[in-house]
Amino acid sequence: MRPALRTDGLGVRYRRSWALRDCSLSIPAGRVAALVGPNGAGKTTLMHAAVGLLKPTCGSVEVHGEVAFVAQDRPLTERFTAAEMLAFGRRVNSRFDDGAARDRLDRLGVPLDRKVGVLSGGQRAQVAITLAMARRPDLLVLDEPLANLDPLARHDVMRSIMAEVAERELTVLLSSHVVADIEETCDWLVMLNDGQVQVSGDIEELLAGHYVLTGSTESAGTMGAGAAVVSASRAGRQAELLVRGEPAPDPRAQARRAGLADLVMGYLRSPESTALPGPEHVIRR
Ligand SMILES: Nc1ncnc2c1ncn2[C@@H]1O[C@H](COP(=O)(O)OP(=O)(O)OP(=O)(O)O)[C@@H](O)[C@H]1O
Repeated sequence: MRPALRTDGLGVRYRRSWALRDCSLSIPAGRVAALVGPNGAGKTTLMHAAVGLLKPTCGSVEVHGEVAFVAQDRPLTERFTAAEMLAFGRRVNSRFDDGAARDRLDRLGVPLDRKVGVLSGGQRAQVAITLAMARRPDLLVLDEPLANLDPLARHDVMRSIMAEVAERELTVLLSSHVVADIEETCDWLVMLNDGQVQVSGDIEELLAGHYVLTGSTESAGTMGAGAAVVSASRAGRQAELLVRGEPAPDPRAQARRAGLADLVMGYLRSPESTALPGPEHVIRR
C-alpha cells in the first residue's frame, strides 16, 4: 500500500540556515502519527512542506490524495459564525461536506449560530478541525491542535479525531509536546531533532524494542550489555538507562519495558541517537 505521506531527502533552508536536513520518512495510510521534537526542531516546517505551503529546497514530499491542514494559530475569521464558515466552505469547494460538518458540531455541542470569536478555545479548535475534516481529506495535518486546551477539551478533541479515523480511511499527522495526549491517540511516532529525523516508526514496535534499566551509578557504565544505549540519566545514586534491544540479564540492574514517556524523553535527551527503519543504525554511547 502506498504511504499517506513520504519524504525523501527533504531539506528546507530559510535564507542561510537549514530548518530541515535530509529528512526521509514514510507514514502508512490509516495511521495517527505524532510529530514530536524540541522547540525549533522543524515540526512546523515539515508540516508546511507536507501540505504544500512551502517548497522544499531539496529532496521530495509526496502525499497520497487530498490534504487538509489546521495551522498552529487556527486562523479562523472571528467575526463569522460556524454556520457562515460552513456555507463559505461549500461555496468554494465542491468536495466540502457541510452536512457532516453540521452533524459533527451538533454532536460536539458547538453552537453554529454564535460568532467564532466568542467560542471557547476548545470549541474554536473543534470548528477549525471540523472545517478541515469537511474537505474530506485523505491526510489531515494538525499543528499543535491541543495547545491551550484544558484536559477535558484535549480529551474531547482527540476522541473526536479518533472517531473520524475509525469511520473512514484517514491518516492524521499531529504535532504535540504532551506525551499523554500522544499515548492516548497515536500509533505512529516521528521525532525530529535539529531538522533531522531521529525516530520514525510504529509505536508498539518501538516500545517492544526498548527497555529501561535502573541500577546504581557505579554499575551504570557496564549496564545494558547486549543492547545499544540510547541515553543515560542520573538521580541521586540511581542511574537509569534507555536501551534499544533486549539487554543481557544483569543482577545489578532492574529491567522493564519502556513506556512512551521513557522513549520520548530518552531520545530528546540524546539527539545523536536514532531509531529509524531499515538496517540497524549506529547508536553512539
Ligand atoms: N520563516 C522563517 N524564516 C527563518 N527561519 C525560520 C522561519 N520559520 C522557521 N524558522 C526557523 O527554522 C527552525 C525550525 O522552526 P519550526 O517552526 O519548523 O520548528 P518547530 O519544531 O515547529 O518549533 P516549535 O515547537 O517551537 O513550534 C527554527 O530554527 C526557526 O527559527
